[in-house]
Amino acid sequence: MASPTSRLFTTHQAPARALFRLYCFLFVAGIFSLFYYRLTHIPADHRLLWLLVSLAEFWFAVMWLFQQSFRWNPTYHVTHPERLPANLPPVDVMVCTADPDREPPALVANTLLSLMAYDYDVSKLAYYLSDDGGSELTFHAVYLASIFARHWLPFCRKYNVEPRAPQAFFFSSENSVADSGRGTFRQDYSLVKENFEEMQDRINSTVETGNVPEETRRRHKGFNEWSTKLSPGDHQPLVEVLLRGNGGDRDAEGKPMPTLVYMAREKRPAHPHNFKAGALNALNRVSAVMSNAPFILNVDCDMYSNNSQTLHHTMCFFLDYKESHRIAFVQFPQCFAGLTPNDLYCSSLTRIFDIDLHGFNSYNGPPYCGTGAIHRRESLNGRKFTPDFQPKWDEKPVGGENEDWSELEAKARTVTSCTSELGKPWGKDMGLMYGCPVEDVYTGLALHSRGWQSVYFTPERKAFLGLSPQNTNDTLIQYKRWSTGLLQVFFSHLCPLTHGIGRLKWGQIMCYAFYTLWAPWSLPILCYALLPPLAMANGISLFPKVSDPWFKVFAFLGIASHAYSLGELLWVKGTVKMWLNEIRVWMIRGVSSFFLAMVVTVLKSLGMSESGFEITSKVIDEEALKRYKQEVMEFAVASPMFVPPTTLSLLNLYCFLRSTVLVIAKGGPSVLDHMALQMILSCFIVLVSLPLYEASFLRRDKGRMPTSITVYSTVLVFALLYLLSPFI
Ligand SMILES: O=c1ccn([C@@H]2O[C@H](COP(=O)(O)OP(=O)(O)O[C@H]3O[C@H](CO)[C@@H](O)[C@H](O)[C@H]3O)[C@@H](O)[C@H]2O)c(=O)[nH]1
Ligand SMILES: [Mn+2]
Repeated sequence: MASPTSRLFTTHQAPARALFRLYCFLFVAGIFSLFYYRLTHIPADHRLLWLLVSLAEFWFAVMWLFQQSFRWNPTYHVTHPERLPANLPPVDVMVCTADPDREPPALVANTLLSLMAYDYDVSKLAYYLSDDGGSELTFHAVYLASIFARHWLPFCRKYNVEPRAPQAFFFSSENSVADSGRGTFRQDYSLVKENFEEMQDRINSTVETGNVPEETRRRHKGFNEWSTKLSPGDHQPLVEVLLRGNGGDRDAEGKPMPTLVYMAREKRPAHPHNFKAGALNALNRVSAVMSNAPFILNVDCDMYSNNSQTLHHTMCFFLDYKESHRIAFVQFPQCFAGLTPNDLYCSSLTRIFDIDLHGFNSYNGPPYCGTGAIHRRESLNGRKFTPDFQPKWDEKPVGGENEDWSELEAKARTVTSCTSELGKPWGKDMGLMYGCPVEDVYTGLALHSRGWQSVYFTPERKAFLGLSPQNTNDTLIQYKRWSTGLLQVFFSHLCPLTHGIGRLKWGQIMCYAFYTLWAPWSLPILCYALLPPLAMANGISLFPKVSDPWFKVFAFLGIASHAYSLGELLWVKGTVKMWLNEIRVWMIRGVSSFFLAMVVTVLKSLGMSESGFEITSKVIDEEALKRYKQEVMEFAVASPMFVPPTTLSLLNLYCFLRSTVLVIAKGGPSVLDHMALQMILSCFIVLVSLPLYEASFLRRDKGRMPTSITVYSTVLVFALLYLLSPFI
């Protein structure tokens, strides 16, 4: 450990906090004025409308309050890796994949290779891949990666290249390499690139034909497991060592390789497999048999390592003499490659990773985000934090040439069988938590509740780069999974607002509450997008007149909150267009994904629905990719989730135009005076929804809104107007 005088990391706070607190104070005054107005101006009729709109406003106010806990005291860390001792602890690296169709085997191989090339003592590293697809195609890709790694690892070491994901490296550095001509580098470069392309071709052609060439099958006994076809949901446990660490296998330069193990845990239809959490817990046990490192890095198969120093940065937290013993995990941000400049689907998660998590960082640390996190094995496996905890680990490296690897494989197989968890606390008090499609946040919350802290760290060179959904349907499905899961966390025994009290810090409780309550936003958003235009169409005013002094309160709150969120986004290098995209996507998600999450949660509580884990597709066809690059929204499939946003955008358009015509026809300053806020609100929704109208009526490409959705939505608009109006 480092000498007790030098800190391995330092912490600092964001500037200009006083200014922010002044803004907060003004805004709170605005909120109180608004409710004072609502309570003192209860109308004689249309009281239900008044109540619903007031309740929506109440929700916005409470959520605004929770949200300020992120902004109160953003905290950043700086690491000092140059102060690290020479002898660093072992790390087990876990990657999971689940479906060779949605997660191409070449992608999995690329991710593994990027991680295997960490600039870290290889004898301390072991790699474990979980394949929930139980696919020979994936095994084949990993096998080929293990062979290519013999060239790739020495190449990375010798020339200290970045990034170490071969696909990204050869793709991005092509030109600069061509004219940077150190003799041996150019030679080695072309050789390794050739090897890489050959590997890539072999993986892809095997995926196309669906058959691994007989000649390759003979080279590794592991292929025998697929001598009869395996069904992804019903097969024996598979554990195959592909590279033996500690000198068992050597690279092209004769240096030892890290351990590499392929695992597909046993699956039987009668046994719930608990999706990704189950996979990671199985890897946890396999790695305990094989290498048992004290730290566990887990990465999704679609996130490659972009920074070979990540583990060094991590160890600055885990080896710091003062704070390390409190830390259960270090979370790196999820960053994404290939996004468009204005982030069409708001999938960069900028607000979460550039703003919110720094806010979390000041109260015991960020939630666990599922990928790019390094856990302490002890805390993950159920140990509660006590202030006298002293981290210790033995330095027994895995295997080597003399180890009986087949015995290790056999032992590992027994801990990946369906019955291996029976009677044990896996998924409850041990490992990742079960029963929730956001196993990550749930597990992080459990760790925080057990007294542990976490750390959020953003190195200058991004640690990981992943793939994010590139069409509307995928992003809505992803948010449906997230918001359903988060709401489940809220209603679980770990609910931040009840169980959290006394266990978590107040700021942390508010941050967790804000996140876990995504789904219920759907109701106030629906209220605000539906009732004001409907009321307007019936000549009912829901807000103060322009000439009324109370108008200013609403105007202030509306403008200030939006201006603040715009300023915040620009501060983290966003753009105005990105902000508009964010608002649009937020509204669309609000009335589709979040709304569906509410429905699913109710059905689930009635025992009528089970929540699964719909895997996000990592493949995109060329035409769709072209549209994505031009920032044209992709709809294409007739998903029922498109109906509510389309309906609401059309309804607001209709009501806005109708009122505009009225104002002009009746020359009506009085209509305008009465309806101004409702007209502004609808106008805002219309402006934000322009791409929806375009997709429904103007575009002719394949990504346009399917006609059936446009028809349903239009019918629904009229149904709402004529059926609901009498009740208003
Ligand atoms: O039964 C399953 C389902 C999924 N996965 C893996 O889980 C990972 C994440 O799945 P993905 O479809 O890419 O979901 P995302 O929405 O991109 O994942 C985000 O959200 C998840 C929680 O919903 C977190 O677990 C992830 O880390 C986080 O990146 C992938 O590597 C999958 O292979 C499994 O191993 N087994
Ligand atoms: Mn993913």
